[in-house]
Amino acid sequence: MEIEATEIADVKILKPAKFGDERGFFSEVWNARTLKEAGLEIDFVQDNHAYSAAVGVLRGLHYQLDPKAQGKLVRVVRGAVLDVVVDIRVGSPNFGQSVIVEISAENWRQIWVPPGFAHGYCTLEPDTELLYKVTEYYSPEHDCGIFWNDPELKINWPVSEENVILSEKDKNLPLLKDQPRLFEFKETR
Ligand SMILES: Cc1cn([C@H]2C[C@H](O)[C@@H](COP(=O)(O)OP(=O)(O)O[C@H]3O[C@@H](C)C(=O)[C@@H](O)[C@H]3O)O2)c(=O)[nH]c1=O
Repeated sequence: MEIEATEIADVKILKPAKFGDERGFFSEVWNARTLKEAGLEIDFVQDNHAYSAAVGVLRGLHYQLDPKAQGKLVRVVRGAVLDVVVDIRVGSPNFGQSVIVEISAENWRQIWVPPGFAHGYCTLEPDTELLYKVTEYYSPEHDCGIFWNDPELKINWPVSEENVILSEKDKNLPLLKDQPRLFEFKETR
């Protein structure tokens, strides 16, 4: 498992080893001990699987508020996405900044989205499937989101307002500046 730093210290890119042979491949996609040794001691409680049929499906930017904030370990098993993680910890030196990374079945990267960050992605291929582990249960009362194309975030999405495919919920999300509550930056988070 390779673990790479990103522009924001708490966000990590993970690349599990993949052993190919004539039958196909084998890969340890999550190993608690390896991650603990890398400083990521994480307890997951739920596994999610999301399928998007078309190119240009954009989900996000989502987060759950405390005390139900979620860390997410995201990977792609079919297709490809542009994955976006936004620091929404008030007081963080990176507040409002994003880590943007392509993750795909081909590159076998994973992204660690810590609690305190909003997460979204846009599909780059049809029939894309994401699997992700989360550290807190789904809680609709704590579920929040930021409008994907908020100009303050300056995210260079691979789609425009004309061709993006959004859920009804995601079409109407407020901007970052209009979020009623966010997170507080703590050095140890
Ligand atoms: C996220 C979630 C949704 N649901 C249900 C609610 C709803 O009826 C249906 C679809 O939910 P959504 O439209 O919120 O799904 P989606 O837009 O895919 O939401 C996801 O987006 C990405 C970017 C994330 O980071 C995730 O944490 C999650 O917020 O699934 C659950 O039962 N459990 C869950 O954990």
